[in-house]
Amino acid sequence: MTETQIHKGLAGVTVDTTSVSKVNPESNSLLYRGYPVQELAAEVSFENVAWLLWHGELPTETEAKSFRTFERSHRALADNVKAAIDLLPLTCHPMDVGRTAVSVLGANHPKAEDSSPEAELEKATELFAAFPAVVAYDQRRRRGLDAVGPREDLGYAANFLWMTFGEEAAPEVVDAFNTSMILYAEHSFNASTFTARVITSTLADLHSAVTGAIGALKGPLHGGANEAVMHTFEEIGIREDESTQEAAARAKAWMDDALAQKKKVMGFGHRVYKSGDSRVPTMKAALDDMIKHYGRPEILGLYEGLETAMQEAKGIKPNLDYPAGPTYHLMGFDTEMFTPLFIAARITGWTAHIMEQRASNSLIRPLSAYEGQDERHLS
Ligand SMILES: CC(=O)SCCNC(=O)CCNC(=O)[C@H](O)C(C)(C)COP(=O)(O)OP(=O)(O)OC[C@H]1O[C@@H](n2cnc3c(N)ncnc32)[C@H](O)[C@@H]1OP(=O)(O)O
Ligand SMILES: O=C([O-])CC(=O)C(=O)O
Repeated sequence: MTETQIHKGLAGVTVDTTSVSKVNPESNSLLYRGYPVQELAAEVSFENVAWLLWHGELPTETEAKSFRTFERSHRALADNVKAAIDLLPLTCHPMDVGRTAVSVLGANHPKAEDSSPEAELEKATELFAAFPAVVAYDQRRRRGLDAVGPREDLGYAANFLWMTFGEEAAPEVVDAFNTSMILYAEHSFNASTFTARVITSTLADLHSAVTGAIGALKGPLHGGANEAVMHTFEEIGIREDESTQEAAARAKAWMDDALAQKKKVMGFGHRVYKSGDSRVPTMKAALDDMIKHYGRPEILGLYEGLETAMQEAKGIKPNLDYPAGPTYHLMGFDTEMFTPLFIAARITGWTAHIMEQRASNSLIRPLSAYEGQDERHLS
């Protein structure tokens, strides 16, 4: 009898083709529909990257204009979504709020069960447009603040920050936020996208697939790592009066101790990239801009202290969640809101994959090797 080969965690297994993005650990590059993500982050709005992921090409000027109008007119939250959020306790995690809100948006949608390419695109675009208001509404209710409505004169990133904080963000902050959204948008068959594809493969609807993907993203081995990074910074202690060097020394000592205790430190390591995450340099540059903008050199110290100690001890590099966490902290988001920000970005990649899966579907149903009790009988 030949022995069944087990692929624990599906590590190294290629399960299907995709045209959405290419993650290349050898060249440390990430392409969205062929374009290097760094180029997109430097030159393109997140709205146009969303279009690119769905359509395969960047929009023409006419397409971008009508897409902009559509997106801006679909930003407001439906009353029953607000009511559903209000029913949730403030003690629940904001990811639970995001997951519930997407479920209600699905229940609301007149084309929920229509899986034609046109209906899928319409639902994806509307979800993309409405989700920032979910995050902003939840962030404000947790601070006891009234909701702030969307503004049609602002782009996606500027409006997101406006609805959350109730004031116009500085252009540098809008740029850093736009960059983070683009870098978070898509990453081939990661755990949450694969979850979305598994759900789609049963011919379930788009909102069910996104709801399931949110569940997969919540865990600290995946999207939940961005908030876990901040919890590490908080555990070490953020001291605003400290120099970069002082903070780095304390962070290094913390990391040495954590690794001596064989702890896993979130924000480091990656299943696919083994010599560094392609997105980190771009996100780190955005973090540096925010450190300068807000005048917070101690954050750089904590960042570099942990990174250096991990590199020296284990040679493990940071992933995207590592610079993204402190960037969102500096912008003013509560730590628990970081992973919902990841949802807002990844809705684009998830829905592109849902459409791709649907267009060339095969039920995803792997095999398992049984190792339980031999056959036995009740009498
Ligand atoms: C946007 C994203 O989702 S990026 C990923 C975000 N997730 C995190 O940051 C969580 C922390 N990182 C990890 O848990 C892992 O690196 C993963 C889950 C991302 C990838 O894991 P895998 O490819 O399965 O590698 P695995 O977890 O087996 O690690 C291999 C070795 O490196 C070590 N290692 C990997 N990551 C870390 C880490 N963050 N801290 C300490 N050690 C680590 C493991 O302990 C293991 O060591 P061993 O061989 O001595 O047992
Ligand atoms: O690709 C992965 O496994 C995780 C990741 O970086 C992402 O989803 O952005």
